[in-house]
Amino acid sequence: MKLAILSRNAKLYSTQRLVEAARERRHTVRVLDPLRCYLSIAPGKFHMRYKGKELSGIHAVIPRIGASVSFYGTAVLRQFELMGSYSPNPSDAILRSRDKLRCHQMLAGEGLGLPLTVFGDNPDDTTDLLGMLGKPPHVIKLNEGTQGAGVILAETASASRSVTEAFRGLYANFLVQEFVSEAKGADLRCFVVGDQVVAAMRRQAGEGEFRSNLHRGGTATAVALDEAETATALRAARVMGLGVAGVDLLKSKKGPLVLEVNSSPGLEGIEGATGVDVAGAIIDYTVAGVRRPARAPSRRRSALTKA
Ligand SMILES: Nc1ncnc2c1ncn2[C@@H]1O[C@H](COP(=O)(O)OP(=O)(O)OP(=O)(O)O)[C@@H](O)[C@H]1O
Ligand SMILES: [Mg+2]
Ligand SMILES: [Mg+2]
Repeated sequence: MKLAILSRNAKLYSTQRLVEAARERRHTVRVLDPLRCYLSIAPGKFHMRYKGKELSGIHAVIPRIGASVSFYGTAVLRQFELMGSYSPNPSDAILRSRDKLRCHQMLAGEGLGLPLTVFGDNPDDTTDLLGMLGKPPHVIKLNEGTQGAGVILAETASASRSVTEAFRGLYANFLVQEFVSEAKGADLRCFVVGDQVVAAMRRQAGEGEFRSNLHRGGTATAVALDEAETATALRAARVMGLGVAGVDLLKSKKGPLVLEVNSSPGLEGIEGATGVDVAGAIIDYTVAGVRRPARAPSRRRSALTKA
């Protein structure tokens, strides 16, 4: 089968592992920088070129689109979909999950647990808005932050108010949440591929830190999820429409709470902590998706030759 990995950097661990896993399974694979893909759109005719050459006949695309190139990257992925390529994570699902507020609204709409979250625009409403959350500590986070950057713990009401005002002054989109103290600085990264959690790790924040992200010095250990955690992770990925997802959960008195659903979860931390061949699972799931016509996102998929 002819596969492409949409990634800005072929040297990244995740990209390299996907290439390796595809080649082990005897597929043809290439890495395409989404920013070097350019396209033309005409009624019923979709073309894409890469460094001067036409791209065609790619059965599946595995998107690894960084947050900084969400707009262009998903436009390129959408073009691939229109040209008949399958993607385990459709462009629309990626865009939905990038927006934490929208993600929370969709998950809560399906009854999934999440930290109580508030969102508002006018400074005149700040006091009442924060009052809806209850007593601090509060967590204030940028709507489209990643790797824990832009996630702030405000321990007092005045800190909470002043951070809210500062973000607003910067015209940033952000949301404010109750701080889930029972999580004790740990979260669960559940790696979902299709209808399975193929690997899971517990990330513990370093000393003096509440964010458990590995990029913020957190440490990871393999963990066996309980039934409720597994079911929550699978449902969260399904609600967002993602075949491949990193679902972050916090353990709480109320059961597992979803923090976010990542559409390009990194492979290095999870493969390192668990020893699971996550890249292989993603390739197998993608190839199965191409072969399952009923599940393909695009009707034009049949235009491609069967592999
Ligand atoms: N409401 C909360 N209560 C307790 N801890 C929280 C809360 N929100 C976030 N955290 C901690 O901060 C970390 C980063 O938050 P979050 O996952 O929302 O941000 P992110 O920047 O999108 O990270 P990622 O790199 O996983 O995409 C979480 O993994 C968790 O450890
Ligand atoms: Mg995130
Ligand atoms: Mg996170």
